[in-house]
Formats: sequence, C-alpha cells, structure tokens
Amino acid sequence: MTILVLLGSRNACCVTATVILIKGGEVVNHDLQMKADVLIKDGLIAEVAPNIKAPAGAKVIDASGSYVMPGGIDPHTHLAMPFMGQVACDDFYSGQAAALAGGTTMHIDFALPVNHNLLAGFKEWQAKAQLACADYGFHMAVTKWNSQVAEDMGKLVQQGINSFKFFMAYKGALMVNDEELLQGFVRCRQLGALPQVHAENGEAVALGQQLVFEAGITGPEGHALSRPAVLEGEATGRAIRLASFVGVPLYVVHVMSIDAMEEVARARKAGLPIIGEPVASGLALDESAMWDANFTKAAAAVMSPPIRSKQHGVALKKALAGGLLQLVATDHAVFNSSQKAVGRGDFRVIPNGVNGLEERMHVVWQEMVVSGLITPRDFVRITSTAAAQIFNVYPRKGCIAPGSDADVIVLDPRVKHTISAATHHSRIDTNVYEGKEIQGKVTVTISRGRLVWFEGKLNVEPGSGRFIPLPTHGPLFDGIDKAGADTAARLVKAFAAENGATPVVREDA
Ligand SMILES: C[C@@H](CNC(N)=O)C(=O)O
Ligand SMILES: [Zn+2]
Ligand SMILES: [Zn+2]
Ligand SMILES: [Zn+2]
Repeated sequence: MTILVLLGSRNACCVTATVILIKGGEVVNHDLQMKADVLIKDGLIAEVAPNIKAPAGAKVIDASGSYVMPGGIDPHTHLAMPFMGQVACDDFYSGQAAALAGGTTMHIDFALPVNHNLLAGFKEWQAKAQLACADYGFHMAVTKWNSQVAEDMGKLVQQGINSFKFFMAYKGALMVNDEELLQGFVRCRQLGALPQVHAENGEAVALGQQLVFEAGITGPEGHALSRPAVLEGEATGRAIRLASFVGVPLYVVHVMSIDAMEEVARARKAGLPIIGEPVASGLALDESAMWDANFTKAAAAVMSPPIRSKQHGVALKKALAGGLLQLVATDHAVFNSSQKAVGRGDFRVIPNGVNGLEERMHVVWQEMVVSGLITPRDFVRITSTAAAQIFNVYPRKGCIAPGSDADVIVLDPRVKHTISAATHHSRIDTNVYEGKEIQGKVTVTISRGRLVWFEGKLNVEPGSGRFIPLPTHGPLFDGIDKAGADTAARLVKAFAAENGATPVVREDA
C-alpha cells in the first residue's frame, strides 16, 4: 500500500510509495539482460520476473522501451572539501541530489585528515554527511606517517572504512613521500584494506609549475603544461612496483593518460591485483578547454592530473572497453567561477576539480554504449557493479536481485538531451560538459525504494541519507595475513626463489 509521507513543510506534496512495480523494462545486470518486471518492497528488491501482478496500492512505473539498471555507484567524490583555500561548493545535500538526478544512488567520498589526524577527519566528514539524502561510504586519506596514523587506520577499518588514499602530489599539502607510502601500504596489508593513490610525481609537478609560470605562462593552460602525462606515468609505475614489493593490491584513482593506463595494463598482465579508475572527464573531454579564451571556461576544466589531449581519452575508452581499466568515477570536486577566479594570473592557485556526479551516467552511456564500444551490461559493470565488488558491498549494492537494496534507475535510450549548468542540480555555476548532447536519459531514480527522481522532479530531503559501512577483505584480499607479519617472510621467499630463503651460514662470517 502507498503511505502518504509528509516529508516536512517544503515537500508536503511528496509521496513515498513503499511498494513500487517497474513494469515492461529490459532489466540489465552486469551479467544478464532480460525483459522482466521489478517489484520493490520496503527499500529492497522483492522480485524480478516477467508479468508480476501489481499488489494493491503499489506505485506502478511503465518502463517499456527503457533499461532498468542498478543505480550508479561513484567511488570517487569530494563533497564540501576544503582545498587550496576554498571549500567545494557542493555539500552532501546538493551533491547527492545532483547524483540522484543523474542516476547515481551511492558514492564513496574522501574523508581528509584534520591536521593529519585521521579520527578527527572521519568525524569531520561524518558531520558533513548529516546533510546527506542518499547512500554514501568513505575512503580515508593518509597525509602523514606516524604510529598514531597506523593505530587510527586500525580503528577506522572497524568503523566501515576499507580503503586508504595516498596523494603522491600536492607537495606541501596532501602529498606523502615514498617512505610514508610504503609504511601505509604495509599497514593496509596488515588490515586487509585497499590502498589507493593519486599518482603524479609531486616534486616534478612543483618544478614544472615553477618553470612554466616563470616562462610567463600564467593562465589555465599552464596547469596542463606543468604536469604532463609522463609525471602521471612515472608515479603510477612507482606506486604499482612499491605495492607489489609490499604485497598489496592497489587502486589507481583518476587514470587520465595513456602513460598511467599502460602501467596498470602491464601490471595486470603480470598478474598483479591493480585497479585502474578513469573518470568521466578524462574519457569525454580534452585539454583544449584549458586554452579557451574565456578564463572562467578554461579554469573550470582545471583538475589533476590534467585532462589530456584527445588521443589519451580515446585510449582510455578502449582500455575501459577491453577491461584494462575496471570502472569509472568522477572525482567530483566543484569550485564555482568566483572560487576558481582566485587563480586569475596564476594557474598554480586555481582550485583543482571538475563536476561529474550528475553527468557521469549520461556521459559514460554516450561515450561507451551509444558509441558502440560496450554493451548495457558492461555499462552496469563499470558504473555500478565493479565499485560494489571492489569495496565489498556486492550484491547488496550494484545489482538488481531479490534482497538487494532497491537502488534502481530507468534509462530511456530514446530521449535526447543536452547537458548544461542552466539545468543541472549541482551548486556550481559552470559545467565542464556544457552543451554535450546525450542520446539516452535517466527518467527514474529509486534510492532504497524511495522514488527520488521522477517526471523531472527531485523528491529528496537533507538528512535522509545513510552511511554504508564498507567491510574489509573483499574479493581482492583472499589469504592476506591480518597480522601482516608475513610481509618480511613473503619478501624473502618471493625474492630468493632460486637460492632458497634460509640464511646462509658462513665459516668466515
Ligand atoms: C584534490 C582532489 C580533487 N581535485 C582534482 N582531482 O583536481 C584530487 O586530486 O582527487
Ligand atoms: Zn514534492
Ligand atoms: Zn586526486
Ligand atoms: Zn579526487
């Protein structure tokens, strides 16, 4: 039956059905596409089958001609992030509302330490998330190494964090050195947590910025010129090798270049558990935006690693289609035109970040499915299922099956629309995809059984979101000794294969 829930004065008109029947659609999971109905009851998928009879009082949605897919999961976002002297202008309400309007029903945000203190950082982001209106998880960044950090990582895995991020760039701000990176990797191995890296050589970036600026290039194009793909490739390769030395999997965020993608591909070919995450902007855009004569437009495209030239985007899409890269995020970190304007005359201080939470599903659909590179099943895998599996919340998330959370979208492939800041739901006043035409539209978003996006209207309330704890020991962590004491033994064994691993006794020692 439908319960009329008065969601507070602002949304008295909203009605939250507890029973929804989606009829006549093509249900698409990462491994199966079939014509079927989907029955949703009390926030969960109750039944997936052809010709389900609508229970009395159910809200019936006609999905004929459309795809019915798992809600998108964006594994890389920065809501309300303090960075480079600004605070990202999307908070947990506006950012998540935008995500729901674009068919993403869960995201994993990066909690940053406060004065290098991880527990303080986690608390800070939990407070930010009070405004949430959708499901979310957290990664935790590590920006310094000491015994307190090691101890706090252990506490955080008990509180639903299963991945820790290390920035190899942003010297003097978030950046860690190799010693700290190695310590962090060893600790991740002990905890069965997944290390992630922002892979650029931060020392070289700092030099590049200084040289380009002193050469008189001060505009946003200087950002692209100062941190070329070779610096992303170097750090990606280095991080992968250090991870394999320690014996941990590695998740490389925002793979923006051929250089980095090829490091990931080579590692995977060698059998290493390396995950490469391109982002929507790296697939669909190219660096020419940073050469735009209009500063606001050029600065809007400033993110790190920089969006590269066209051939990089083409190669990333093929790598994603071929499985060399595994899933797509956004790195949504939005600074509006007045915030970006602090970098007029000095590209080095333009707050880094672009939008994507609302656009990702449409941009990936256009660039990957409409283009013929992948199937709708692959689309589900790279926008939802892979993230659920890597962060160990599958099949609760990332699939349409009885018992799974009712995070469901209806995408009508017949509807054409154009992306624009004039119609988007983010608080940012620019849109890096401005004017991009999309063939296919998310017409319905259901989040935990709530009809949150329907007939072009959002029905969400701040505070109605939910923290999703991410358990460790997902599929990538089989057999890792929690104590981590095996690291040394493993190293000796792995690197002393030919000559045996026992110490040599020498008569002349
Ligand atoms: C600081 C954060 C967002 N900004 C960006 N990628 O330019 C990141 O580097 O992931
Ligand atoms: Zn309403
Ligand atoms: Zn980054
Ligand atoms: Zn990021």
